[in-house]
Amino acid sequence: MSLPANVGDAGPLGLLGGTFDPIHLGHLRLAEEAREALGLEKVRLIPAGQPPHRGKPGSTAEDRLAMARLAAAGNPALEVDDSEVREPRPSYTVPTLERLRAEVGPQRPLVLILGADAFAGLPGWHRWEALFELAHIAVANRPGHSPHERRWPATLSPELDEACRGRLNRAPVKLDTPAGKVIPFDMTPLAISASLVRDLLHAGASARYLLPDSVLDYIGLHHLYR
Ligand SMILES: Nc1ncnc2c1ncn2[C@@H]1O[C@H](COP(=O)(O)OP(=O)(O)OP(=O)(O)O)[C@@H](O)[C@H]1O
Ligand SMILES: O=C(O)c1ccc[n+]([C@@H]2O[C@H](COP(=O)([O-])O)[C@@H](O)[C@H]2O)c1
Repeated sequence: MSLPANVGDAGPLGLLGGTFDPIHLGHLRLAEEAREALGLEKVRLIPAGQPPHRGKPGSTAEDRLAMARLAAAGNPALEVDDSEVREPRPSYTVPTLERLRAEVGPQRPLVLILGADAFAGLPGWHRWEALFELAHIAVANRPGHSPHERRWPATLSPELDEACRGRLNRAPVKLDTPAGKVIPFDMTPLAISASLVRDLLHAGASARYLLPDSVLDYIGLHHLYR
């Protein structure tokens, strides 16, 4: 009996978008712990070409993509998607998810992975309510923004609270539908941010052990964040 070509790749696919300016161990643990907590087949890192809700990043999209590739190297569970970097327009997530949904078909579960800070900002995103139709949304705690610290979901804005109604499922959860659940999960709290890394480098201080050595070497070689 022959199997469909994509049978080995039909498990839930995690999607982690970010400015990744630069990618750091908070991002990589977020991907790894989401993969374990939700039983994801793979996690796709999607560097934003033109992040919509912030100023111009400190490094180019090509450098941020190259650093994401270095960070993912050697981990077969991680993929890097360059589609947002190649598009000459703001990197809105809904069109990216629409393209991915067309790529993987209507059945494969897609899981958008967000830190609690990004999740809280969802109502400001372009066509944000469509996100819930296109993917599940997994939300990790983040120091300073933790759902638990803030008694989440009690403190969500009314519109986000309304959008989450009937969708909340605590991990572990069976992803038996392609989209639609909101899944808070616990990750090792890591108070690492790209701003912290940039600030340290700008000040001439060490950022070692906050990001992969390969990424730090790339930063040094290309004189980034001076
Ligand atoms: N330490 C962390 N713990 C949990 N989630 C994180 C962590 N760092 C980043 N994330 C999440 O990763 C995604 C991409 O984040 P982003 O690339 O903006 O990094 P950042 O560290 O928040 O950057 P910056 O400091 O420049 O704002 C977001 O969903 C964010 O919430
Ligand atoms: O779609 C939007 O309107 C939107 C608004 C803000 C952020 N995003 C996406 O959210 C991810 C994290 O963004 P940021 O700015 O926190 O790095 C990244 O993939 C962005 O493209 C998306």
